[in-house]
Amino acid sequence: MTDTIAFLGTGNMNGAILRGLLAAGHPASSLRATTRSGASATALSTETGVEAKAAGEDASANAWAVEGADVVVLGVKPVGIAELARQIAPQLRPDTVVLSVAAAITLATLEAALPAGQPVVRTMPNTPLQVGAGAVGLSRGSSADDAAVASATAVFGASGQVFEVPEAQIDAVSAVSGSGPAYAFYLAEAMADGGVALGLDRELAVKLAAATVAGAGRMLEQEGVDPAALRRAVTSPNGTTERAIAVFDARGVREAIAEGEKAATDRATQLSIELA
Ligand SMILES: NC(=O)C1=CN([C@@H]2O[C@H](COP(=O)(O)OP(=O)(O)OC[C@H]3O[C@@H](n4cnc5c(N)ncnc54)[C@H](OP(=O)(O)O)[C@@H]3O)[C@@H](O)[C@H]2O)C=CC1
Ligand SMILES: O=C(O)[C@@H]1CCC=N1
Repeated sequence: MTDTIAFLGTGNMNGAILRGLLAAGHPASSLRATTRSGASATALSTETGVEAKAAGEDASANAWAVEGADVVVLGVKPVGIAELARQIAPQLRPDTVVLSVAAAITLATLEAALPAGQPVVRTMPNTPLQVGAGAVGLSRGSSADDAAVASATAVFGASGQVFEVPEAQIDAVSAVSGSGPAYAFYLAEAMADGGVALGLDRELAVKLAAATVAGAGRMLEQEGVDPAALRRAVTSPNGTTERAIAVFDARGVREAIAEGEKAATDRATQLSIELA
């Protein structure tokens, strides 16, 4: 039977999950969504056909969405997650699986805000779910059994790959794949800027860079593929690519990316403490 799924806080991330489910054939009638503003709720509903209510205009909107839901996905900003969890706690069935997509909000914080024994799954999805190409890490709470994890996985499974990880690794998942689409877009921006500096029109440079990052992404989709092997296949000995990569290596691009990922996890640690 199709699960009824409530999305609370349906912006960039929850919106991407919802669109991924719809694209995979999940019926709109078994989804519900909330936002803060009426404008966001109307736009979402008009675009997707999913019923949506605005918590900023109707104080019972989140309770309405949760009523009878099999799965609830908390998708507001991290600072609002615990308060939202406390708000909806009275409406949850004991077997409703509560997912959080928030960075830095721990299972302990989620479980403390919800009724004892509620199945909780902390997840770190990414926005490519909306085009069926997501990557998701998840960690189960103390009351989440295999069936609860299967329900959580089903929210993402049709639109991306799902990996269960120990909670201690979820900030690293966030730094690699949660934030990762932004790194890929940053690369595309930088490639386009470089093309403009070499004399290309901006419009052409952006199209070339975007098509190239997208095409390379599709080549990476094959099971077991090695990014380094794909890179080597483009890099002719003593050719042009080799010169470019040598500059990247000399400028420490690889190290900068690793340092950026470390900074992302450090921020998650800091936020976890602030919002515990
Ligand atoms: N963006 C990303 O790529 C990723 C984000 N995340 C996590 O997802 C969460 C949301 O981030 P993101 O989607 O980017 O943020 P957005 O600001 O795009 O979305 C937040 C949504 O929450 C709504 N909202 C705010 N308060 C309430 C409320 N009380 N009740 C119901 N809805 C409410 C907002 O409504 P309105 O539109 O009306 O303001 C908005 O739709 C964060 O916790 C973040 O850590 C995780 C992985 C990746
Ligand atoms: O930037 C953020 O905090 C969120 C979490 C991962 C991606 N976006």
